Amino acid sequence: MSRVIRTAPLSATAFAPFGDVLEVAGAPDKLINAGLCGRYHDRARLDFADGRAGISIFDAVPRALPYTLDLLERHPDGSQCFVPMHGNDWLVTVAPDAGGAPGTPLAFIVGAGQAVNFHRGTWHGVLTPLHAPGLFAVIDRIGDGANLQEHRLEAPYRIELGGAAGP
Ligand SMILES: NC(=O)N[C@@H](O)C(=O)O
Ligand code: NI
Repeated sequence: MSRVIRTAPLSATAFAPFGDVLEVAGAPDKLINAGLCGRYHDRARLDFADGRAGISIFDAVPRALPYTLDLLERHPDGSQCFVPMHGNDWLVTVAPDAGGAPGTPLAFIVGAGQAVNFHRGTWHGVLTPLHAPGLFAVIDRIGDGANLQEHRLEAPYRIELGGAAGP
């Protein structure tokens, strides 16, 4: 019997130990373009050791809930940012580090208008769209080495759709 984790709506507060949530929240830091555009300035921590930032496109196969989470990974040398090129909900899973392996994961539903940036070294599940197209712009490290540590879970988790946002 798999251990069950229920998703929560993504919030910057809940995600803060793992990374940044990119979204329009509150007043813009600056109005630009003759006041016709709000700039939400410098909202993610990019971090690339011995390398540079690159932008790639991921075309990922959509998955479905309930989802079996059996692999987590992390990038010791860089942050990784996923910006959807669609307006669909998608699943993001993260976990704290527990002595060099993932601890108990958390699962979030990323909503339209949100993007996520995993901090360097954050345990996460692989990119998990829930609808087609699974298209994302990805800003992460271009450099030498694999920059990838994978951890196959001995006992997978079953990720189920949780409740809506709280009151
Ligand atoms: N390996 C790779 O480029 N993708 C993963 O890092 C991922 O987070 O999906
Ligand atoms: Ni990754």
